[in-house]
Amino acid sequence: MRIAVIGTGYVGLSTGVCLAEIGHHVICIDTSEEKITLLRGGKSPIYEPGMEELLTKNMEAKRLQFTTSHREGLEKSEVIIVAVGTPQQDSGEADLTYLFQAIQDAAPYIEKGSIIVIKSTVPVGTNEKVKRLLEAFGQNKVSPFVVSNPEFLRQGSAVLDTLNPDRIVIGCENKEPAAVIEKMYAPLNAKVVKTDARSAEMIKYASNAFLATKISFINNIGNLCEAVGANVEDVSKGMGLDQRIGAAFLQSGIGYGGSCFPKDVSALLAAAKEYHVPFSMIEETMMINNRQKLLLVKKALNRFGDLKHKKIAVLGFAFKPETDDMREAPSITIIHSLLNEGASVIGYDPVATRNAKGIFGEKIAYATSVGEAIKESDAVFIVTEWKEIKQLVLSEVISQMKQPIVFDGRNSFSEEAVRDCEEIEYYPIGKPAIIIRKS
Ligand SMILES: NC(=O)C1=CN([C@@H]2O[C@H](COP(=O)(O)OP(=O)(O)OC[C@H]3O[C@@H](n4cnc5c(N)ncnc54)[C@H](O)[C@@H]3O)[C@@H](O)[C@H]2O)C=CC1
Ligand SMILES: O=C(O)[C@H]1O[C@H](OP(=O)(O)OP(=O)(O)OC[C@H]2O[C@@H](n3ccc(=O)[nH]c3=O)[C@H](O)[C@@H]2O)[C@H](O)[C@@H](O)[C@@H]1O
Repeated sequence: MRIAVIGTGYVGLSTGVCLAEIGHHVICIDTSEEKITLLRGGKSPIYEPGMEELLTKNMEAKRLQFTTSHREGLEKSEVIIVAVGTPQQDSGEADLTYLFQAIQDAAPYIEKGSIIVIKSTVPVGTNEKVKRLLEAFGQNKVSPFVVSNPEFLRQGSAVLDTLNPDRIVIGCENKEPAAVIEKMYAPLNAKVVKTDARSAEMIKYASNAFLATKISFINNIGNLCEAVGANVEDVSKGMGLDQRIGAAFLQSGIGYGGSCFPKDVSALLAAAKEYHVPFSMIEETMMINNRQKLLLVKKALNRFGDLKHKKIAVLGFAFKPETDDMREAPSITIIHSLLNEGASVIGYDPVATRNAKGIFGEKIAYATSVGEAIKESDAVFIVTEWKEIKQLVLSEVISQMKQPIVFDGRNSFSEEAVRDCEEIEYYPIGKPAIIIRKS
């Protein structure tokens, strides 16, 4: 099949590369000259495990191309997948400017019979608006087929998730285009849910909001565990073995971040308000998450009294491991709060430092290794559970610090690893602190 993908961000690029991998001929279009130049050279503009290998492999096989020209990209494409950003507006609603612009850019070149697939996460009713826009701007003035096909990949495992989806959702009132899209994905052997466009759009928001709520729930249970002297990890394990609950997304930490949960939860709330459907549970999910992001700072303030002139080493900038993305990362809230409290911050992340520099500039120092970050620090904050960080030998870390104090926002170390230290103050999430004094 000949496929065009508009937008080569996390979703568009993963989709384009993986559709080429399963045998389609794909051309990816992006307005960013910089991204397209990099991609043409076989370099991925984003850090995603496995991305560059598949990128170069499929470019060499002549199944994958990149362009900044909508005209060149859309010529002879049977399926046009739109995967541009839909960020959050100040009002909480999704901002559809990029989506509508992409549709207007594409409209003059869309050929009769082509199918437009909306992969971006969009509010209920958007697919219908896209159809009307295409009717107004399309060269042929033919009513095009529009199919809602939301994406469920996770950053950090985008390639793997795209090639192994739990399900594929196809939302369209018309059977023919829905069947074409089902055929496009057939090599993936995934379960397919076919429904109307509005339900498909809602599946995406409901899924993200449910997962975010699951995280906020376990985070609150974690806080309660700390208060009553229980261990949230054992509680999660005990809950997760119940198949009706499931073990996934029960990891208590410092709140969810990323480009999607925060914005999608707030867009769902905006929709509930617009339609006057009470949904205070969603507001609670957001409030718990905002509080949770500040938990490590609160613990540090309890420990030190104040943080003035304390040197804090922050390990991890990215909102989760295996990505360089810092959109809505808890590290942003944490570092700004540490700076407000008068602390000096030195941070380390295996891949997100370039993005961090764009956010914090010269307000903090940047280390090129964990060792450099923790040297002579008063406390370490573990913010992202990178493998490199989880594999640290805690007793060695402690020996390089001014004070052996660790605030672990991701419960990265076992009790044994902590107890191996001669001297430590270890403050995890949702379970008792471990304090070992030198005898
Ligand atoms: N990032 C993620 O993990 C997931 C994102 N989503 C949704 O997918 C959509 C895209 O998200 P990301 O890939 O993260 O966005 P992104 O911001 O990484 O990438 C969007 C790309 O679209 C390009 N673009 C903007 N306007 C354009 C136009 N008129 N023509 C061509 N290209 C244009 C931008 O230059 C950019 O490269 C959003 O709606 C998001 O909510 C859904 C599932 C997962
Ligand atoms: O719409 C989207 O963009 C995507 O949003 C999430 O994917 P993503 O944000 O990439 O990453 P997740 O693994 O879901 O993690 C999100 C945040 O939740 C946090 N989290 C996750 C799981 C958990 O148990 N506890 C927890 O705090 C992570 O640290 C991270 O900050 C969803 O998992 C994807 O299905 C969805 O496609």
